[in-house]
Amino acid sequence: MDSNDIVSSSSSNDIEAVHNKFNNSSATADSESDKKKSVNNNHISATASNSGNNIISEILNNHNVNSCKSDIKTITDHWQNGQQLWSLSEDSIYAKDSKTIVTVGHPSVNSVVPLDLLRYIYLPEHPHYRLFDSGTRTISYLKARSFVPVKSLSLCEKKRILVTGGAGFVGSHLVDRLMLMGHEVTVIDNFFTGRKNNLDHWIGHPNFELIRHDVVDPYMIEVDQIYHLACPASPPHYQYNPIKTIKTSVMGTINMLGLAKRVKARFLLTSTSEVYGDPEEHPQPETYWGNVNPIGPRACYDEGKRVAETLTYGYMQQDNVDVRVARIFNTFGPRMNENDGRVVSNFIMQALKGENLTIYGDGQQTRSFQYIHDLIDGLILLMNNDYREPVNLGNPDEYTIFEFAEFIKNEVNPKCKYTTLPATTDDPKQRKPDISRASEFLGWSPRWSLKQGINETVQYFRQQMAAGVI
Ligand SMILES: O=C(O)[C@H]1O[C@H](OP(=O)(O)OP(=O)(O)OC[C@H]2O[C@@H](n3ccc(=O)[nH]c3=O)[C@H](O)[C@@H]2O)[C@H](O)[C@@H](O)[C@@H]1O
Repeated sequence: MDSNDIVSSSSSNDIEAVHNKFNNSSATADSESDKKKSVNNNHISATASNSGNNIISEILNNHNVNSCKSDIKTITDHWQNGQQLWSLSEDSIYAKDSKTIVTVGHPSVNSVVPLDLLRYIYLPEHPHYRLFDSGTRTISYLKARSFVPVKSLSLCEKKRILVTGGAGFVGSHLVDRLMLMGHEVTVIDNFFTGRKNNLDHWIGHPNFELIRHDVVDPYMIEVDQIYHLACPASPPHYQYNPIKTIKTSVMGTINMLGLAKRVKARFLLTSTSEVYGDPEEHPQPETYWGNVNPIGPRACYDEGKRVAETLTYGYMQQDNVDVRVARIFNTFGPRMNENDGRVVSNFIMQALKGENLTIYGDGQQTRSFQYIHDLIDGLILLMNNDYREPVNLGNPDEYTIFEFAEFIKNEVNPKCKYTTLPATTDDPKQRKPDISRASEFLGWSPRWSLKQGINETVQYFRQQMAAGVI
């Protein structure tokens, strides 16, 4: 069934009528939008090469179902013809100095995509044509959607890519980027912490497949690359069922390495800064062996990932599997679970609800927070680079948890107060990545400031609250 079938069906007309009743500006919106659209189209032909970011933004903001196909065709034509719809000047890209970020990705691995296109996916004005009725607590799926444009690659450029844990926070952003780059992406996820909603904008796309599967059991598929992310990552989640966490890391990684060996795929393990435990060396270079309590409450995750790394290099040495290992430091952004338990989502949700921010311990422990797009840039660069040793991916800007609480309070809700709770067992006292390797071998360094990333994340949580999703 294609989108036309769905749009013309009587039941979707009924739903549309319900939608129009709820959204009394619908008719005007269409004609207004048509007007704006014709203005936009003129604007495109006049200024496509230098103000494309605004154009995409206007198109997507004024986007409705009727104008969708022609709008998307316009963007696609420009993209495929190699015309820039956005500026690629150094000035507008490098943005930790508070300049505007227009694109994410790196030209060296063809991963550059306009930020507005990604924003359209994760910060939609009308979330994917879902209509939430707070009175009856029902959701109507109004119409089949068109898909945002993806790159058109030749058969030899197009890769078949498996992403395990692709419905999770990090996984779904990786999938967005790989899809926009034009690859064929298969996701396997057991939906323990991942959510279908994170990927519903790709369901039905010819380049995309979503499969419910637990990596603890073997899986067979012909692919060129495997990004192995599957594992709960927030302390409350991974400690909820520690044996399952270890099985996921150990058996899941064996299964995926076995698959990589059989089909000769390149394999990337997403490891973690937690392999350094409560570090005695600061900042942490990849050569540091770590300080992990093997029987503490965090061990199921820390030791699980350490074994996963050992397995990865075992398969490389013994079976010649082509491997990459990323050690990911604290990452945040849209699509974190609101009840994830990690400090970023906890503080933002508490501030939005006007609750006290919960500080565990004395708040003097430090973390270095990285925005999701920087991490995705790094993962794709690493996968497509020849470097095989572990690589830290994190933002070296370090904050005490108390400083971070102050920051969230100032940004989100200055009326917030704090509640101090006992420190968690074995909580690392300090954490900051040494990113010399990533910089030297991948040409990677983070571009997003904490402020820019937090602004987008807050916007996401606000939208989710307004849409009744959380
Ligand atoms: O965010 C991540 O990427 C990392 O999150 C966790 O590592 P952790 O640093 O303990 O992350 P959080 O749970 O966000 O805690 C950070 C600090 O904030 C504190 N915290 C947390 C939550 C809260 O409400 N209040 C609070 O003070 C914690 O005690 C800890 O000191 C995971 O174990 C890592 O695998 C993962 O890479």
